[in-house]
Amino acid sequence: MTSPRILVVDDEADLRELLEITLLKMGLDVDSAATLKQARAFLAGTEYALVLTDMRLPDGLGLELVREVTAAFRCTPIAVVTAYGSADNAVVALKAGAFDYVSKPVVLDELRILVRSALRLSAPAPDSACEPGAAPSRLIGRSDAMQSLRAQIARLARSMAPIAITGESGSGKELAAREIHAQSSRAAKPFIAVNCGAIPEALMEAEFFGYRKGAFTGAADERDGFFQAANGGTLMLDEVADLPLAMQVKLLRAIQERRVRKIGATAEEPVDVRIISATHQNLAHCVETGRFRQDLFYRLNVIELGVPALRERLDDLELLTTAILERLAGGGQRAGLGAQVLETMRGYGFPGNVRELENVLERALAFADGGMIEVGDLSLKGARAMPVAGAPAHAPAHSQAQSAPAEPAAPALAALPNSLPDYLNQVERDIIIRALAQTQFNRTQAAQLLGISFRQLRYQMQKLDIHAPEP
Ligand SMILES: Nc1ncnc2c1ncn2[C@@H]1O[C@H](COP(=O)(O)OP(=O)(O)OP(=O)(O)O)[C@@H](O)[C@H]1O
Repeated sequence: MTSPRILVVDDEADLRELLEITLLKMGLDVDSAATLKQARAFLAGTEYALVLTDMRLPDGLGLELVREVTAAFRCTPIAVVTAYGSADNAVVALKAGAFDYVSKPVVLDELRILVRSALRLSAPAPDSACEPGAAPSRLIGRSDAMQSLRAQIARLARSMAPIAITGESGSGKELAAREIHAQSSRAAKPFIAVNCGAIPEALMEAEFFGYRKGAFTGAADERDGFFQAANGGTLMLDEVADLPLAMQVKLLRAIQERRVRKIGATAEEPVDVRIISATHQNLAHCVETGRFRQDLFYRLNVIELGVPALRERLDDLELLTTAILERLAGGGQRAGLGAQVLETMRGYGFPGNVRELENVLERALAFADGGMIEVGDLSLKGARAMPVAGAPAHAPAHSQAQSAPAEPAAPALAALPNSLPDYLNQVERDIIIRALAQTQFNRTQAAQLLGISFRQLRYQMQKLDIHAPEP
């Protein structure tokens, strides 16, 4: 069996030799080139498992080679060797399609990690993972938007470049990140997702970088942080815009240096982690307003991946609905859909995207009679019936209070409710009580009046703590 062959491109004889010896010791075959011209000649005649190139060469930039290899030899990963401290070069190379980079002076352990990772990528996969879209995906949908997303994911899975995923809440950002990890050479290692907005600021450093025993009161044992836990794998920084500025500085350092120091430790430890960040906020705007560091933004945003909102891919609604109902049936008989259900859902904006669709269907299933979901079971009315802020139909608060005493006054534009869920519950509660009062607490008639099923009304009454008056 022949060993994988690596092409090393560097004009510095010493460094070239060091790289060659390291690779040969790893049991690999090596060709060496000192110029772009020589490298092109080698590439024309041989298939390589990895190309490793310096950025500055006598007859041009390593970046040119990155572009050429990425375009012409899709299955050959190419990595660059960047000068010490030139983080910008690394980002430019990653953007151009480089799989990864090592900084000078080359730390051999880091080089070995990079090479092993590249070899896993170039090993022939049964389904030819080099071809975009070839790998099976957990992202459901056949719309153009979804097909394009899957193709991008297949391509991005083949690199170490940090990815910033944008998209509305519930649209599938985390699922996309998991998919990138699952299709990458890191799939066998952990995928760790961290909600940056959910960690108290005082605990952040300990959570991200870990701590040594006795580092602070309560540190009874040594503990790893997210970086160590994700070593060899992928760390997803969800809601990254919520990171406090002080933590942004530390994170930037960890990402740039690929090293972290536990609280209480004297030495740093190397970490091999691919970073994927996600936010539903506009990060560029956060930079403009000073809430997010420009340098970290630049570092995280090497490649942007946009996940479309559900309303932008309504063609996928039926497939998604079927898959969700299948899952909810847990192997049993999947619930059916009434005639107008899909049409009604298509007309709804789904501001909460696929997560909201999951919730809507789960709730509808609880109300559905005989395993058949009807329009009345969907509970989409809240969104349809809610007055749009600023709409001309708004009556002044005082006249509304007079004409409909049971209904809470719509908050004036300046006075938004402190809690939207509480406010909506109150609106819903009052409307149900009015319907019940109008029908002398006949729940069947009240449900008809409100265009919902009997079971749905019963459920809402339980949830909102509405009881029939004592006889
Ligand atoms: N294309 C899809 N196919 C199947 N399920 C999906 C798809 N997109 C999203 N989902 C499901 O929708 C739910 C929400 O997805 P996910 O958590 O990835 O969204 P998110 O954008 O990360 O949300 P948030 O912004 O709130 O963190 C999950 O249960 C996920 O499995």
